[in-house]
Amino acid sequence: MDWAEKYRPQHLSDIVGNSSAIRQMYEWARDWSREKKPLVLYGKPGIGKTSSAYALANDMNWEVVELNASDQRTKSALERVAGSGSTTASLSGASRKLILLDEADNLHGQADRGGAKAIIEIIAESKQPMILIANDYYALSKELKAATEPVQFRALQARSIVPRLRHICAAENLACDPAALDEIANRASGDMRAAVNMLYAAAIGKDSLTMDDLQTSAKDERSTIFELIGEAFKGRRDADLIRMALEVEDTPDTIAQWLEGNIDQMPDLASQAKGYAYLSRADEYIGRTYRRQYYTLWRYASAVMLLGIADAAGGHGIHSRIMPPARWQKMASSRKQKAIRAGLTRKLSEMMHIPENLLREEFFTAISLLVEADPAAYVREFQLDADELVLFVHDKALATKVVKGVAKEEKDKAKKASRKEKTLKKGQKPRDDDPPDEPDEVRQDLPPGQATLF
Ligand SMILES: Nc1ncnc2c1ncn2[C@@H]1O[C@H](COP(=O)(O)OP(=O)(O)OP(=O)(O)O)[C@@H](O)[C@H]1O
Repeated sequence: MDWAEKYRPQHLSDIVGNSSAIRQMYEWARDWSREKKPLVLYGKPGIGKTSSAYALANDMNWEVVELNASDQRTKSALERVAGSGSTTASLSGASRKLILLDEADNLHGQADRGGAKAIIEIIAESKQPMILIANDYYALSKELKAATEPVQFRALQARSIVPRLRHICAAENLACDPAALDEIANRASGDMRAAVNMLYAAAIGKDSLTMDDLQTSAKDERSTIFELIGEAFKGRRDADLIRMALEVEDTPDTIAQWLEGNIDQMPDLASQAKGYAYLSRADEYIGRTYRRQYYTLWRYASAVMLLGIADAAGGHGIHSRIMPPARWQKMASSRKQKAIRAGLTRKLSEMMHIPENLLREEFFTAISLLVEADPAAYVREFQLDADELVLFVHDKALATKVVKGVAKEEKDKAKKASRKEKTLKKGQKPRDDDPPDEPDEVRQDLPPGQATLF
């Protein structure tokens, strides 16, 4: 186990710094009732937000259910946990469940329809205490901010970091030069996880740590992802690659995406195929890490992908610019697409009383054909906006035109109706150019959506 994990604080009293945030969390938990708003712990990475939430739960004898806010599956999991009001002791003896929602700043406002909204709804209904975690408080939606109580975590002072490093050195029977610990604490820029990782990288396999040990890793201290990718393709020494992987701020799944994004720089197809094989093996470890929540496997993933790519590239290196993964740009738009599709399926399912799965699997193509044949009618019928209509007609310009046309039509209709009403009030006869009322297009005895479809 790496030291950042091994020395994760177990109790609130073990957390270094941020004493007012810790007090605020403790008082919130002590007095918790359903009226209390969930907390949002925010601040830069590696300063103890997640650890504090776990330590609080441990001190309160609460069970923790950790979910990722940006994960599509979170909503149903949340509904299950948050909706359960049981306060009796569970099998583990815990009295409550603390719902921990990581990456709360990773919901993309309007684009992530459903996501943020669903979470706010669940917050309002939750029968269990909730803590949200975010790096960037300002990225939270207005509604989410209003529904929660902020707790700011600040970067740690170097002088608070040193005693923790000293504690780890003692626990590991490592003789540490105080100057080396000061140096690590200063370089960490307030990030305790970075400090512990640096100590680990510099001290592993040794029984003492001096400034000289730091010097060797000083040049590469906090290597960037660019250096790591470049060095892997150049075939740098295994131990150096592993150390650099620990130093970069990116997790192995991100490193894998960077490696994949540059694999076409390899000299021939055979080496590329070899590279992909290693990446795919590493991906299995990454999958298992998340499924089992067993982060030690991350290290296997890093080793397999980096040493594997170094082997496959045969020291060839990268001779043009190191590119960020192309899929990142694609993902931003596909995430929006997914959210729109999910929202639309939900809406149609409610309107037509057809379960979402069945609608998606059996009816979507048929509905698409009907919508394509008469988009305006279905814009009215299903109240589609342009983003939703694109999913059926696959033509953005056409979708915008149709939706605008329908909106204009409805506006004109409303204007005429109000003109007619005014005229009638004044006791005049309606003007000849006012058309008679149109019959309703949808049969009233059927729910909306079913009238024209079935
Ligand atoms: N304030 C702290 N006191 C003691 N150890 C800490 C503290 N902050 C971080 N650590 C160490 O760093 C590791 C990571 O901390 P943690 O996961 O709590 O950070 P975080 O603020 O939640 O970061 P992220 O935003 O990346 O999730 C911990 O396991 C622990 O070893």
